[in-house]
Amino acid sequence: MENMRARAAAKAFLLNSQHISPLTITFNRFFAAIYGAGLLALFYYHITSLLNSTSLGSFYLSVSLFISDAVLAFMWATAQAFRMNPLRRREFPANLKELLEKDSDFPALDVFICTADPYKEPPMNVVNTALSVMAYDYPISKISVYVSDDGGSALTLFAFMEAARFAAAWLPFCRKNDVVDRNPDVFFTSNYHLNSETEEIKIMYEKMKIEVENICEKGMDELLNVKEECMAFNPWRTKSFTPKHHPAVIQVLLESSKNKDISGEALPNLIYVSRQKSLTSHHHFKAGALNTLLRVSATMTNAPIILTLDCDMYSNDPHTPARALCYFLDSKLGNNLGYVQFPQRFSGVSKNDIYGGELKHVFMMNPVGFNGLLGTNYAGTGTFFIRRVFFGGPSSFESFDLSKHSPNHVVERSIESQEVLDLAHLVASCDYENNTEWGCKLGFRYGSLVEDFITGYCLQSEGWRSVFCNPKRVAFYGDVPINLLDGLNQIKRWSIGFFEVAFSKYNPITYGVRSMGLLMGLCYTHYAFWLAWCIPVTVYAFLPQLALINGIQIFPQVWDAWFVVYIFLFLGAYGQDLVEFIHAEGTLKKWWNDQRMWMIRSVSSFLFGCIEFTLKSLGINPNFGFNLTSKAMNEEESKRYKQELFEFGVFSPMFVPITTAAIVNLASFVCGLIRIWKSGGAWEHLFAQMLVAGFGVVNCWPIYEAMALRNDEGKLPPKLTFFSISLALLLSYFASFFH
Ligand SMILES: O=c1ccn([C@@H]2O[C@H](COP(=O)(O)OP(=O)(O)O[C@H]3O[C@H](CO)[C@@H](O)[C@H](O)[C@H]3O)[C@@H](O)[C@H]2O)c(=O)[nH]1
Ligand SMILES: [Mn+2]
Repeated sequence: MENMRARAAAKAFLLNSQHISPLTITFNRFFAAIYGAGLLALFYYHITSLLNSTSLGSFYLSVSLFISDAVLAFMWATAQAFRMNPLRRREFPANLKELLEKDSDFPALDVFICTADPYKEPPMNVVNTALSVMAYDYPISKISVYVSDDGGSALTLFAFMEAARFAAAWLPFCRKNDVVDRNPDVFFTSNYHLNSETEEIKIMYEKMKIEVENICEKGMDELLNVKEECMAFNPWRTKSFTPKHHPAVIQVLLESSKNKDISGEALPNLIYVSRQKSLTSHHHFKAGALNTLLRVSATMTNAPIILTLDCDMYSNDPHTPARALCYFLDSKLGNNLGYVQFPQRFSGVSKNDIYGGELKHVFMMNPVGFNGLLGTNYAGTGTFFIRRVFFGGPSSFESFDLSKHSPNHVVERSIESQEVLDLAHLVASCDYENNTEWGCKLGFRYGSLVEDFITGYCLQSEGWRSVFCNPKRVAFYGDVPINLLDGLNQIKRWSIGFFEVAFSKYNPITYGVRSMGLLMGLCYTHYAFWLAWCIPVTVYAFLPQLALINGIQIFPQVWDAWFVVYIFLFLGAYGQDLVEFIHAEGTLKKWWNDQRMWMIRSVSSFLFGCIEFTLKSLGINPNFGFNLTSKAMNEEESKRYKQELFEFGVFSPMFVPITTAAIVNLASFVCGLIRIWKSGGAWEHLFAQMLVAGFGVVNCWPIYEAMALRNDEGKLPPKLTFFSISLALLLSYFASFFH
């Protein structure tokens, strides 16, 4: 690749460009200065009220408000790092043609697809993801797709055996007809041109789909019966084989040099890998799976470029690898460019995205901020890596155990030869990593539930740079959780993972700032302390309201100058966020839902994340794990999701703070009205609290609906409503002691 870079430099091919908006940057910095001054004023106010508190009750109140605002200010300050230097990039894949003239000029590409459970991640979806990348517009014999099956399921293997056969027809079909949607499922549900050829291939696809889904429904025993003569399933025939305890299973399903498609052209390599599992060793979840793939692929193809994908993230644009090459082959970005990150975008999001599943801040807005610094974080999927990044910093190569895995090693043997397969099995075994640097200096990093976050962070600390690539045509689409609890659990897992990094030796405030500079350090700090948001949001969800119920004034009254400071800080933060959100292809309604979900997550995901993290640190309940997000669809649930109804349905502790807050806010708003009415219209001193409670009530509308107005399966279980009402009563009873 280095010689390609030199050639690109010599001929001055324009492969990409950078765009900054001086106006935005100036505004952001200016606004940050004013807002910062507002915060200073607020803390002056807090300190004076602390010093002037007359009773223990008012002291506690002031301390709580002070701490909450301090956390909000901290999160605000760290978030400013994203606003100092936003940068957008564009790439020009058309110019690659002049640089890469022959197929052999293209670097090889190894694609890693992870799946972990055939029931939560239906094999047919995984197959569609794989087909969408196998059909990339790229020299086919340069592509190898490795599927990691942590579910150790013969059902997934079976689905891929079928997919390998279907690929022989699908790939030439896409090429010949210049199909853009190369995920077959998406293609056949789109408005495609109907003719005899499309009819024929659709029948093939449907046949495969029915067969795979049938077998998945009937289960493993049926599969082993039906495929009695098939050797590939032999490992599953031993009694001791379970998803959590089994030998490594590696099957080459397609070998490029041997298998041809129906038009006689080569097919990509397709390899199924289920690493060895044992009940006694730690597997490090997805990071462990990816490291296995790094090694297995090194024994087979050892491509210099690697694409990591989650099983639900299909490719939506066959030219995506070319876009990544526009950066990797750029001599200016040079040898330090470690990875190119595409945004996670989602298909099947409800019209106004009720659960804020698009996570625009995480996947669209913040990466632009990172982009103007040293590059964006690694988001786990939709990422093209240079293989070399997994073996030490740009100028500190970690030489290691087997020279056969070195990123420079050239594989000469057939991937199906016994020698290669033996080595592949060896490196996929449980014990292989014992006493090695895998997971700390080599490969994807261990030690956090968000392996993507810690890996990208460590790579950047070592000196690798990255690029955020966000083309007009969306490059990858994934699934969003369509169920509230799934969504909350996912964010809880992430926030715990981030916090693990905050409490490790890699704390971004110390280690991060030292190795990458202040702004990069602050960006990573912002994520690392994500769950700190539970403090201010929980306080603001209950405290002003409980005070209001008891007639205690806690904010300045309307005509007070300090009230203006409060209003400025509130509207300033919300207004700026709204503008940025809309700018990131958002709408007003989506933004509204997004801010609501931020509050909901704070009192559930982050709060429980905090509790679980503490319990774990104390040694109680130490084994929280990677709770897989379900991608399987329940028809009734999907219907309600499309109608944008909040899905409760079950009694989960996660829902308790949300519903209790909803009740307290409504009750306090009503109490406030009564108080004002009783006092003959004296509203000024309680106005700010009425505003907070009113804002809470408006935000909680879907919760009241789920409590009282709905009758479907997704409504709030009455038990939960009663529980929350009792809790709310208890809270206001305790609050009355502070009077
Ligand atoms: O033990 C495991 C657990 C998970 N996975 C795979 O990891 C991926 C992500 O899992 P998912 O349940 O979809 O988690 P999400 O929260 O949706 O994923 C986000 O967050 C993860 C970190 O928590 C990142 O790895 C992902 O790339 C990112 O999309 C899926 O393909 C799984 O099959 C494994 O391979 N082995
Ligand atoms: Mn996912």
